Amino acid sequence: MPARTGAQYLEKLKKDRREIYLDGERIEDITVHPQLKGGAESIAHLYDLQYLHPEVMLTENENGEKVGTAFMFPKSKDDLWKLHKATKLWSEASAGIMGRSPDYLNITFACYASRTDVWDKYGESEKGKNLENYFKYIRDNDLCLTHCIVNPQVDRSVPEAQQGEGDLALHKVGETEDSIIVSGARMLGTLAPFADEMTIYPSRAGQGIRPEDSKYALMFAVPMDHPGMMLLNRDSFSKQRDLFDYPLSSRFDEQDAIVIFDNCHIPKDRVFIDGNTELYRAVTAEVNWGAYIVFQAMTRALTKLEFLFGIGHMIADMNGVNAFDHIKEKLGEIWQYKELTRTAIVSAIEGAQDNGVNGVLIPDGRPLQALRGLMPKWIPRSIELIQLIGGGGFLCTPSKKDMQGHLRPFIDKYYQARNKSALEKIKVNRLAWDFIGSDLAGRGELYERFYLIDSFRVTMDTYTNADKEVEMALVKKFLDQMVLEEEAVANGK
Ligand SMILES: Cc1cc2nc3c(=O)[nH]c(=O)nc-3n(C[C@H](O)[C@H](O)[C@H](O)COP(=O)(O)OP(=O)(O)OC[C@H]3O[C@@H](n4cnc5c(N)ncnc54)[C@H](O)[C@@H]3O)c2cc1C
Repeated sequence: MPARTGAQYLEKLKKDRREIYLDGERIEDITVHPQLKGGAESIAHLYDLQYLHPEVMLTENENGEKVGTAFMFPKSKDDLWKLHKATKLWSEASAGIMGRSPDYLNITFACYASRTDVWDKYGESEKGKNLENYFKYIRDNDLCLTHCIVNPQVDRSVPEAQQGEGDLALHKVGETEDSIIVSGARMLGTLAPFADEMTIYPSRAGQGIRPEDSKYALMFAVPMDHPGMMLLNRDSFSKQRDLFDYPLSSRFDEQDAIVIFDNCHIPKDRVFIDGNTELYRAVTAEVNWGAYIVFQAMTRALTKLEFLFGIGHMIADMNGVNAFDHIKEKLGEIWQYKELTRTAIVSAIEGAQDNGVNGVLIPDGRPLQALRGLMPKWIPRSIELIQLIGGGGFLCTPSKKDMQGHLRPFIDKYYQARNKSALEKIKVNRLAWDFIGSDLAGRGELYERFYLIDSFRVTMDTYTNADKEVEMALVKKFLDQMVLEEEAVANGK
């Protein structure tokens, strides 16, 4: 089957009988649930965009079928540009709010499938083959995945095996001829109500796994309605209000869920790691996943920064506050974050290198890694700057019903801006509030701080993994010039 349309995506979702709960209720049909249908329709729209922009959004598999660009193995810089443009198009559909649009995990699994040599290296060729087959399955059926790669917060100061006497973190509890049996929980499946498949794979924390903890070393995938798997959503931030009132919350709540496995049988052909702690560590460290996924993530972040700069400028201009130097400086600061992000993406493409295995091109990880540590600071800072620019205007926002009521002549008079009608100004302020202040906006800010682990650990890794030779050589050149006479004599100079 070639790339899906939105209607095909919704049709499959409608038939699905996953065990998923929201506010105490088991959801029977996600596509009609008042708090979830907005999100489902937004994902469907992304699939429709594939056919509106086929030159960017589609590529071909080895059978000549049209499949999503995010599934490609990029082999040239042109391919990486195409991947970037495809991500950009999808991210613009929600102004960057839907961080886990299907391309996020499609790219992740394309990356894994392009490096099954790592599975060979650790003696797991059969599971590497499972992974390759799974990748072809999701690519050729154009599936949307969610992932839960973090064990629940219980006691972060001790290893996973010590959480609730080893019983809480996801782990293997048994095996049959055809399946492994798992129990335990994981967080935090963004997109869980809207995805076709649940995936489990190692996170950065997995690098600390101990050989004796092999039952926690798991990587697998199952359909969302797989028996023995339950999902518990957080509160919905989807406003059941008119699009005029909440232009973003009414459509773009991608949800987040805890997944609980209760003696769940995972078919062996869907298992990619089962107990091999060395491979579990290597998957994070050796397959170039970081470069690929941060390439996708920073493209989306660029869209968010563009939106923040655009809305900030619009507010400042309509309120006349961009006449003040410190407001110009605040807007300039957001512009700088945006431009540095754009430049880092260009630099990642220009510095891309062959993976040395099968000609797949890896974006240069250095500028991306730098952004990965900085973005959790830049986006919250940009949100703060918008608040400082907009002041109380975000709360001078009559609703659609107010606008249609008898107070409208007063609203038109007292809510006007220097260069905008009251209606135009209220629209800008409502849109901005839904991006920086509503409950969906609060979740979005938390997302930026944590979805790729926190800035503290990422920045620490940046230092640890940095190639320091060029910089050391520069310093050494000067140290070598600082010679005492006795040293020169001792060195025969
Ligand atoms: C909105 C949102 C969506 C998300 N979506 C997904 C998803 O789709 N899939 C998924 O798998 N995960 C998802 N996550 C989870 C995300 O991966 C985690 O939040 C992230 O890995 C951090 O883990 P944590 O939240 O458990 O925080 P913790 O690890 O508990 O960290 C909390 C604080 O403690 C500090 N800390 C914790 N451990 C250490 C340590 N060993 N050393 C030093 N400091 C430490 C951290 O620096 C941080 O400041 C999402 C998170 C959010 C907020």
